[in-house]
Amino acid sequence: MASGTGEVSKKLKLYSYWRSSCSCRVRIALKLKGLDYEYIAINLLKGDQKSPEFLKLNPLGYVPVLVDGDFVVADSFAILLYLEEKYPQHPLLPKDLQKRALNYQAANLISANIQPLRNLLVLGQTHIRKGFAALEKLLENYAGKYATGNEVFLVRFFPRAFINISVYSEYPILSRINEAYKELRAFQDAMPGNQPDTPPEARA
Ligand SMILES: N[C@@H](CCC(=O)N[C@@H](CS)C(=O)NCC(=O)O)C(=O)O
Repeated sequence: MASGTGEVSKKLKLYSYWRSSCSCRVRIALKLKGLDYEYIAINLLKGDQKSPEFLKLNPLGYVPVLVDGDFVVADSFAILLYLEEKYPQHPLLPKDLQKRALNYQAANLISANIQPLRNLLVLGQTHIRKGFAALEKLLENYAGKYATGNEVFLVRFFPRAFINISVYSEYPILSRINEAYKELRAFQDAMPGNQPDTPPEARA
């Protein structure tokens, strides 16, 4: 992990797993902001996240982790806000305070109330449905082409590929805006099928 020369690399490093939706969020932001980064694959199936080296970066043992010089930040939401403040190009947050709050609320709903439950079976599905229903309702008065209007901001939910259950079609707004996001190059580049560690059989 260390360069061994004592020099701190200037290039951003992202510890990521191709299928991880949390990593994908950060990959999208890096692409939208046009930031070049080194992709460091953490194979969650092989348990790379539990290695002592990785646990030094994130004691929780989760991807994504961003390393900027000698600064380390974990958790996709924290990383997105860090990138937003450091690299203002292509803002991930609207200027309007209320729309910013809406983006915080929807992004947190996804990362706290939907994503952690995704891998559980029946119980998870009930809560995910609840989360999607709340998100659909929340965006009702704000959605334009994208989640909170006609510009691309922080809020982005899972593409179909990330969901184990076929709930998407129950939510017309979520389905419609998902199609719009899918047209964007930054989103396509960040998808699981296009990562350096994507196995050949899963390549887009
Ligand atoms: N709140 C965290 C959650 C991170 C998270 O759940 N990461 C998953 C992949 S999406 C992970 O690394 N899981 C490894 C494991 O469960 O061992 C974030 O948004 O970054």
